[in-house]
Amino acid sequence: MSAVDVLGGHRLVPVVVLNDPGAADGLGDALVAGGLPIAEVTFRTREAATVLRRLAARGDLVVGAGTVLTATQVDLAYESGAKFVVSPGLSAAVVRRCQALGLAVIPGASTATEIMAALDLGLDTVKFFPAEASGGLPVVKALSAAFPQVRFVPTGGVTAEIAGTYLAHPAVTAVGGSWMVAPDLLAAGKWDEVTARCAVQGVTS
Ligand SMILES: O=C(O)C(=O)C[C@H](O)[C@H](O)COP(=O)(O)O
Repeated sequence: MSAVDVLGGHRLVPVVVLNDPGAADGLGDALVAGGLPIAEVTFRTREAATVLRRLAARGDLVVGAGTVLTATQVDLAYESGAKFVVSPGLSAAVVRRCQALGLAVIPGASTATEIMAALDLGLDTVKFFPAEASGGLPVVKALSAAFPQVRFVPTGGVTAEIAGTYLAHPAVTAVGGSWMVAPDLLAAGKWDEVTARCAVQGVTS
């Protein structure tokens, strides 16, 4: 499935950093209640694969793996129920492993050269990362002028306040961010606040 298809029209991708599988149900309920049943679970914590597995097993969320750096992690993501894989940069080994498994993959790219490498691998959607630090929307505009066939998922430093300005650009499929699933909210079990931050966007679909 293509990356755009797997995102299912959701225009925000909550980027989750969670080491507590016991919080997965609360998180899943909060995202569903907020009308944003999608999550990118970053492989940056020891228990990330278990968190991903619990969220995916619910069946009411599209769950992917983030910060995937190796083909071995792609296998772990696949076995855990991930439907998509996101990387901070472009690794041909990661992309090829995803393609072999039929997993949608969104590699990071912030330069024309990286986008050309993604195109060479048969991809048309990249994570523009780190979005704000790389120059933000003006860079998306410049890159999409050269690559009209490419779709972007800007992630990194994006806030609720500026997400809409990215999403207004036709080359932007979705934006990724952690503000609706901020680690302090997850640690404190503030599920109503997670739901509120999802629901308030008005840009979720
Ligand atoms: O590790 C990865 O692959 C990532 O996706 C890093 C993300 O860009 C940030 O976790 C997004 O977080 P914020 O910048 O707080 O919205």
